[in-house]
Amino acid sequence: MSADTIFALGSGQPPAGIAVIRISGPHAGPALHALAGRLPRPRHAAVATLRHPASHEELDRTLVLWLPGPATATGEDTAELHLHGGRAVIAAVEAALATLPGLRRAQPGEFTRRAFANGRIDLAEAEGLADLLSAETELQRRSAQAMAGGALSRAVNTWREMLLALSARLEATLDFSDEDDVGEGESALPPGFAAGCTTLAAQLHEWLARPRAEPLREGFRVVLAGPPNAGKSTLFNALVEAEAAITAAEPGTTRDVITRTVALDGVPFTFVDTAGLREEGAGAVEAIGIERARAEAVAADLVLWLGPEGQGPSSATLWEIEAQVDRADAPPKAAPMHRLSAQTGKGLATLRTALVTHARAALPKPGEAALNQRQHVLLSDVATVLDHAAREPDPLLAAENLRLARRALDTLVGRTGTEDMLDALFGRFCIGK
Ligand SMILES: Nc1nc2c(c(=O)[nH]1)N(C=O)[C@@H](CNc1ccc(C(=O)N[C@@H](CCC(=O)O)C(=O)O)cc1)CN2
Repeated sequence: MSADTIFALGSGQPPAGIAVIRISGPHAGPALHALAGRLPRPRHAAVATLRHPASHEELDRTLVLWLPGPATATGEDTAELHLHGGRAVIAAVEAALATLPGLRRAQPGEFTRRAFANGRIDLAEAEGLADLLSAETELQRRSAQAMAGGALSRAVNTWREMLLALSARLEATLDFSDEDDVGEGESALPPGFAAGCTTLAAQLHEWLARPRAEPLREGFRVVLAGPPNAGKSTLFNALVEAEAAITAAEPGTTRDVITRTVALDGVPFTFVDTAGLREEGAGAVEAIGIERARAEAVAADLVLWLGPEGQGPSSATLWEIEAQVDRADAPPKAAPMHRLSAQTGKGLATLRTALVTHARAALPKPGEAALNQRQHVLLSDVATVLDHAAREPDPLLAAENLRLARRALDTLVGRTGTEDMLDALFGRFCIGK
């Protein structure tokens, strides 16, 4: 338990209808008492007049909650002030809280970090929570909810128990191996040991084979490519502008690249337009378009190729698009996946539907927890050492493999780990979470 008591605005940017200030730590009760003049009945909403503890000036007349630990989100004593959401109200209450002994403003993610430190959530659940807070589409929300709700954590606990059982049986045979009763050509391993490792590894491989968290978090990446005047930007605008509700336009890190993240039918997409090619000479232009496309295709989940048929980059899934069917001078394609005119809208709805269907198949299913890079690396390590253990004739080496596997599982859920990694994760949260 931390000695400091922290407080922060947990609700959104003011001004707002209501602003929730959360206070967590051993001084949460005394702080609420100092402002409200009493401690309300635990876990029951109460109306109170909050006053400055020194001047007794009225700060707000509002709803408060007293939530004694450890059955709270952070595991600590918690108080909540549900204020009128004006900036000055919040500032006055925060200033009053800051005068109280043992209280200080929280750092980003500090409430969640305490929940983790107090064993209320594990690391995989905290990662799920971070994704839940940044979720902007239904698909993102449901997958993050599964992770935050412990889908991976429960699996890890099961695997950990299976590992411990395998280790225990192995250690038992090791204890007896002194007696030298293992005959020539006879395995020193307990019966069914290899099969046990293989069964466990199979469960890990099933998780490892699932679609990953990153394309879900960042949006299924669709790159529009082809030479200038092929209709890329018109198509890009048609695809992103119709669904501008959650767009976040970012100037690309690469020169001349525009990316925009949108949701189509609840599925997150990042569309990439390789726009703004500077035309230097007629012959070179096509080559530039193709070169740009090659570079972008490496990171793409799908390339929409608007250039000459069969000349698109080969490194990604690619759909041949004939994009300017309204124009008489546009070169036709013999066998395009889609024929459309972003200008007139012809063929656009069909393309959108096809994109959504295609991305859905490549992204985690609704409500399916997906592994992020860190989790994937660690689970791969576990699967690898288990594959080794299954083939290992020497019980001592097999036991060491199982220990390595257990250590990686512990790191996965944060039973062991480095401060750096925790700093990086909890730094992703906003203040007040
Ligand atoms: N006002 C408010 N809303 C909020 C939060 C909050 O802290 N305050 N949350 C902030 O995270 C989230 C809800 N998370 C929570 C997680 C656990 C417990 C909790 O007290 N759990 C106890 C008791 C459960 C019970 O009474 O049934 C437990 O699990 O033992 C509360 C909130 C979202 N909404």
